[in-house]
Amino acid sequence: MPEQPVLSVESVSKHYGALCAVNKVSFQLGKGFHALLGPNGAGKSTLFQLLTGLFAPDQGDILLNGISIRRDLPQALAQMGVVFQQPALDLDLSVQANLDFYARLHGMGKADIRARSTAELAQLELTKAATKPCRALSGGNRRKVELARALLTRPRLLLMDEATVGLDPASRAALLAYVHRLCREQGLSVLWATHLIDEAEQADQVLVMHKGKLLAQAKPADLVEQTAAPSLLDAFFHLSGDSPQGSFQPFANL
Ligand SMILES: Nc1ncnc2c1ncn2[C@@H]1O[C@H](COP(=O)(O)OP(=O)(O)OP(=O)(O)O)[C@@H](O)[C@H]1O
Repeated sequence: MPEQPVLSVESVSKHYGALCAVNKVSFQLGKGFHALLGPNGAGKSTLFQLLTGLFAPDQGDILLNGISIRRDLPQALAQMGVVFQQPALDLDLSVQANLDFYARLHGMGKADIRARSTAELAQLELTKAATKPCRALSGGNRRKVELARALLTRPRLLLMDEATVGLDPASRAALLAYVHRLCREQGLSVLWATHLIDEAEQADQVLVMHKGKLLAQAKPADLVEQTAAPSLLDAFFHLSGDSPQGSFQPFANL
């Protein structure tokens, strides 16, 4: 029997007034690293807001491990960890206090919180930072704390919305490598929104989003082959009909 998808998005739409920000988008994700690639305004953040239940879709449904967000939002969200585009730590609280607060919100007990946060902080080489206020951490380490927090509940699906924006190249590479490792070693399913082509090139699958529509979902190499393009960037331009002079300026290693 085929494995049930971790995430199933079924013809989901969302309008802001007359603007259709997400237009009848459907896809399924299994385990592995999936890059959601699209320029500014493609609808990536709006799609994340739908996946996380912040907005209800105008139409369609979203299932996490078969659980519909329309029928049972809390149970569906319990399968998910999220790192939003905007940093969301209390900078005056310590790293540990930020993790404790989140874990308590999710109903975790004291011993479980201690064990899980110790393990996640150690994996991310943040053990020594546990008692420091988040304000004292570098941007890269703050993002790692957000990742540790998202992983506390052992989610099956991890959503990361432009998580490397503002990070220096070394911090960006380290965060990306760590999330790839989680996919390989723990069978996690990751949806990683980005407008950076080099991040998409490393993904198991790329989902190409443009003007609210999902244009393709395939391995990076297959997208290149299917469009007979010389690179993934050219494959994107081929699929979207955009020109390289357009608004999408994805640069590698900036
Ligand atoms: N709250 C809102 N009210 C009205 N329009 C919105 C709102 N949020 C987003 N939009 C519009 O919806 C479209 C999709 O925006 P969205 O932020 O989802 O795209 P994105 O791919 O995440 O872009 P970015 O990379 O810039 O974050 C854009 O045209 C945007 O201006």
